[in-house]
Amino acid sequence: MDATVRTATPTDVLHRVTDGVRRLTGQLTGRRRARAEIPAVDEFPGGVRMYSPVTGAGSPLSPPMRVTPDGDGVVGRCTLGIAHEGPPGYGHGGMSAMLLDELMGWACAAAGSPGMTVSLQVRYHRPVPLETPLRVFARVTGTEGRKISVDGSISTEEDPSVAVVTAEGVFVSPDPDRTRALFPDLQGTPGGRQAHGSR
Ligand SMILES: CCCCC/C=C\C/C=C\C/C=C\C/C=C\CCCC(=O)SCCNC(=O)CCNC(=O)[C@H](O)C(C)(C)COP(=O)(O)OP(=O)(O)OC[C@H]1O[C@@H](n2cnc3c(N)ncnc32)[C@H](O)[C@@H]1OP(=O)(O)O
Repeated sequence: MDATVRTATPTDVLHRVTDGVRRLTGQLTGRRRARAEIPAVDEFPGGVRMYSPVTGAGSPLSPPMRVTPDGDGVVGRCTLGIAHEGPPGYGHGGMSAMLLDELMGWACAAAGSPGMTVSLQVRYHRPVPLETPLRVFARVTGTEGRKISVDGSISTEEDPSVAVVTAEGVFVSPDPDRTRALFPDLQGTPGGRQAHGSR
């Protein structure tokens, strides 16, 4: 991704490389995952998401953000590159929202209430620098029935006390019927998928 958005190589080289990439992706043969199929390597929800655009080590789109528990919340560490640029040299606001949305979802799962975002309010206090290690933080601040309130922030690793972006979100845990309808590949609840590769 970085090489693609950074290069100033001539057009004929771009065409040659494109042909090479098409040849390579043509080798990704065999069975292809269906739309709602949870990858066998995943732990859903709240664990490994191999092809997530935010945390997935297997996704070329992801920074990727690495998540660890931290006190009463979760911390995500990542570095954005120029593929994630908004204003020149700074992160795209949508990327910041995506990092926060994802980590705030992880905070819900870590607190035992996996949920989906129903509302996300983001405040951009300072631009997010690219190519700079970032520290994202999220924690559940309250629950009310199936509704979970979550706070989040982004700062640099160098200056963790200065939040450059903050967010407040509301997440909702779908009821069991809705969960089964939304995620037909989930086998048994609670506890998510019972065994990898059991399909
Ligand atoms: C092992 C167990 C497995 C369980 C799995 C369960 C969940 C897993 C879910 C996610 C985890 C997975 C991966 C995480 C991945 C990424 C993290 C990033 C997060 C996202 O990227 S996620 C995508 C974007 N997200 C959506 O795609 C949601 C679209 N949405 C819906 O699909 C429905 O919305 C749904 C099903 C969520 C709820 O539907 P529903 O019918 O069950 O709920 P209902 O409407 O009854 O609302 C209940 C209470 O929430 C209040 N409420 C509703 N909306 C509100 C709002 N905007 N602001 C404030 N409060 C609100 C109501 O007022 C009421 O509150 P009250 O009860 O007090 O009246």
